[in-house]
Amino acid sequence: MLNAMGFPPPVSKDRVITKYPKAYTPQASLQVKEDWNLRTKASCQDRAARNQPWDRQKMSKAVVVGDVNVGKTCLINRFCKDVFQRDYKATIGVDFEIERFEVAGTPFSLQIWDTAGQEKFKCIASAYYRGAQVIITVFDMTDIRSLENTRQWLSEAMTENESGGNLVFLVGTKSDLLSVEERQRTEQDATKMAAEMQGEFWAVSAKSGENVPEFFFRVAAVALEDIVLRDTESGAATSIALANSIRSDRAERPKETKSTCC
Ligand SMILES: Nc1nc2c(ncn2[C@@H]2O[C@H](COP(=O)(O)OP(=O)(O)OP(=O)(O)O)[C@@H](O)[C@H]2O)c(=O)[nH]1
Repeated sequence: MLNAMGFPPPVSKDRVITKYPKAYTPQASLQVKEDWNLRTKASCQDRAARNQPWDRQKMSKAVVVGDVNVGKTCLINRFCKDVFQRDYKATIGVDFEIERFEVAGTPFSLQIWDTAGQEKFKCIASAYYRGAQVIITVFDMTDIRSLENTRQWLSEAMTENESGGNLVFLVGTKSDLLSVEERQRTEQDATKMAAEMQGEFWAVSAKSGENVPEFFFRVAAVALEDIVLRDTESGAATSIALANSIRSDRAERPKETKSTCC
């Protein structure tokens, strides 16, 4: 929604990301580092100086997939609306939310697409997988079959997208329902699955809110860095500050890896 001057509203205070968000566990993470890469910092500062927010041109699209009843809608609603619904209400087809963040003074938007887990709605939902930068595969930590099924969900979401181009997250929900021992066991299994998927594992609870904002902050940060990396690699870097940051970034990291970390 734009205001009377044609500008979007300011980003809410609780969506301002200053420190680089950490992974849930280094054993199953897309990248292990403590700070933003130099390119992201320079790119954001550059855009802030030119009053050119990321979200005017590029919005990151995240699709949330997984079995019926695993808690996809509750996860999204906990973050976007700070509510928790005890009663199950099936998602019919798809639904989406847009969350605006501020990174290093620059607004950045994330579209979060909630898809139906029910088989009968799958053909509607899968039509929306295309163009996803981020795939969030969700399972219920109290139901090991739903973890097994994430393989299939991921493969279906990936077939609609450029091969190898997605950032993959594996999210276990309902952590509030597990004993300490059960949680440890499930997390071990999920860590293995995340490695197989080349994704990042998170354990969350939409009921208690545990790790929910941390998870979405991490998604936004990793997605933005991925966009910066692609932009600068494709020659879209324009400012001297940004060009210099790429040079020093390369000097710091002599060997480029295939991961999203740059
Ligand atoms: N205890 C607990 N229950 C949860 C949690 N998340 C979801 N639930 C419950 O699990 C049920 C299913 O949640 P939904 O978010 O609707 O599931 P979904 O994956 O979106 O289901 P579909 O839309 O059919 O694909 C609801 O009854 C929720 O109250 C959680 O973190 N803890």
